[in-house]
Amino acid sequence: MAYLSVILPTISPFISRFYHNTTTLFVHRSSPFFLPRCHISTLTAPAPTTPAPTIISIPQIPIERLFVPPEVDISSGMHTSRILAGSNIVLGPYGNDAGITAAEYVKSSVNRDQCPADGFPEFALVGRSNVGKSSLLNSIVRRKKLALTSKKPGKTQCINHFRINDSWFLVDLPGYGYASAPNTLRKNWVEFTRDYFLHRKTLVSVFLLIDGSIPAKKIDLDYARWLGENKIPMTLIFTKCDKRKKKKNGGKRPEQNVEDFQGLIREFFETAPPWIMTSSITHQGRDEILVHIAQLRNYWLKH
Ligand SMILES: Nc1nc2c(ncn2[C@@H]2O[C@H](COP(=O)(O)OP(=O)(O)OP(=O)(O)O)[C@@H](O)[C@H]2O)c(=O)[nH]1
Ligand SMILES: [Mg+2]
Repeated sequence: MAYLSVILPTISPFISRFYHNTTTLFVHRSSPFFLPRCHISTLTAPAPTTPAPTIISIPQIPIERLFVPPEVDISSGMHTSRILAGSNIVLGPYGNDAGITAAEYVKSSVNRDQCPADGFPEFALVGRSNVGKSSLLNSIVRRKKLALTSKKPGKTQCINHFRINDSWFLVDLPGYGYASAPNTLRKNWVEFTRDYFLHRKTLVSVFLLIDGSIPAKKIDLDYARWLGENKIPMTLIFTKCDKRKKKKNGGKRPEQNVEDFQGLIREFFETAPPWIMTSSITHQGRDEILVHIAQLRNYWLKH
């Protein structure tokens, strides 16, 4: 399989814009004492970032399994379409302004009504406890501790809003499945998270995180099915793709786990949902996620 990886000339103009941004200092809006056990962020500014996604111009994925963003026509021939590396996402016309110049913690909410009312588009990270949601958020914004992480499942317990570039939100959510927290609390997380998904008008896409280093789990398949049945836009983010095959993990490589997961959820969706392989250790997929977010966000803002 010969991959031709190039940095597209189409991306370069907006990349250069983000190289020379000045550093901004942020002041927290809420006190760390406001909601105990919820998110507390650090008072540091992120380095300006510039996504440099790898584009694969020779697709390895059948056309019907590609995620084709709006206003992209790939019928003229596959050789003209461009796919973000480690994903099934075709690059469209809305991938501009993908860089991060500022990221700040805004607030923790325990129900939808408490969430910020700015009307900014938002992207929410959900998945099993410990799958790597908070770590991925930190990887995306290039900050080690903006979102709090832990080896112990159940660290994130609220709907945590992080404002990016003063114009959109990344939202860190509690996990589902096993967590070191009482049953009633976990049930509560499931309820407010689902209510948030069903009714939050500014939610552009749910990012459903799946551990790419292990075979598919029923609880994840059920979650994907629930999102599909409720027609909630979803992107599958495969995490921990730096962990290579181990016997105890079913002996399969992340690529195979990703492929298997697609097959198992195909019947729940009319069209293939977008997916991206990531690692918060190597930062694989970070730039590709940013371009994907930009495509969805810019289209959402325009319509
Ligand atoms: N090898 C590897 N480890 C990871 C990766 N992402 C997260 N981890 C580890 O997985 C553990 C859980 O990470 P978190 O980011 O706290 O997971 P979470 O999904 O936010 O967990 P909860 O908030 O408890 O639901 C930590 O020990 C991380 O260091 C990854 O990409 N690769
Ligand atoms: Mg977390």
